Amino acid sequence: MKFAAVQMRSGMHPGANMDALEALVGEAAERGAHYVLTPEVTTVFAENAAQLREVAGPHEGDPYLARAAALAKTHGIHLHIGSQAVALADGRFANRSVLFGPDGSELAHYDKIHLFDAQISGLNAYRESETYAGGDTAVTAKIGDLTLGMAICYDMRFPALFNALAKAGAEMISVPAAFTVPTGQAHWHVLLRARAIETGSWVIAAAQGGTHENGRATYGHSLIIDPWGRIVAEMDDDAPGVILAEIDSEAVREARQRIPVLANERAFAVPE
Ligand SMILES: O=C(O)CNC(=O)[C@H](CS)NC(=O)CCC(=O)C(=O)O
Repeated sequence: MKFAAVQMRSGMHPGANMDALEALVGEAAERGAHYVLTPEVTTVFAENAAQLREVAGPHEGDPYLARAAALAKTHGIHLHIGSQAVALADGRFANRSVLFGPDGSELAHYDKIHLFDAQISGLNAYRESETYAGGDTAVTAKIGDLTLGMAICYDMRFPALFNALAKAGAEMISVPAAFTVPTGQAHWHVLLRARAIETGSWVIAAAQGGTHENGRATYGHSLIIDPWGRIVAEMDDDAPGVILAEIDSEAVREARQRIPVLANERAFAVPE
């Protein structure tokens, strides 16, 4: 099966982002994709919490998710919206990944567990937990015979989640992202390759890239990595576009047979 990641440069206005999404998903489908992953905050990359509140509503009845469902059906593909903010009852948002099947039905969703509260330099502080509530449940879903495990962006720094997904049967792990440029330059490839190697899983990472309408800059470099840690497809830089790769469970079996880390894992005591 052919899997695709689309790279986007989402702005603050959902209508324009959905138009860009439609064109990119159309291109991926034309090139034979059975599954398409989009980046974190595909539908709205907001300026701040106040602007987000104006455009992001609850999951139920959300018009952009409805448009994504229709797009999946039009092309007869699995369409995985890497993430979109959905309003929760307590006034916060979930940073939610939503998977649609080829008939337009919603198959699964995952709420980002690890929130990006980090000071990456003197001026550059992120407090995702001020606006978002973190999820508390790992999620897998079936894409044909393959099992997909879901992560979002900053989650990639937490190997325990990937280990748990692989042990729950995941053969491929989706990582939609809106990575910062300095942390992308320093960590993006090595973190994602490590997550593939240590779980013997495919990793598909769809990235936001470039300078966005909200003023943020993101790293781009969407990737598809095989279970041996080889990069099989990569976007050159930060421009919007599509990458594809043929993904199978045979490569997963082979990698896990050569290096059976999941089977060899042991429990151990730690000092108090
Ligand atoms: O807030 C939004 O609107 C969209 N969300 C994001 O951009 C998120 C949270 S700020 N970005 C990351 O998790 C980047 C992580 C990262 O760059 C790293 O781990 O180095």
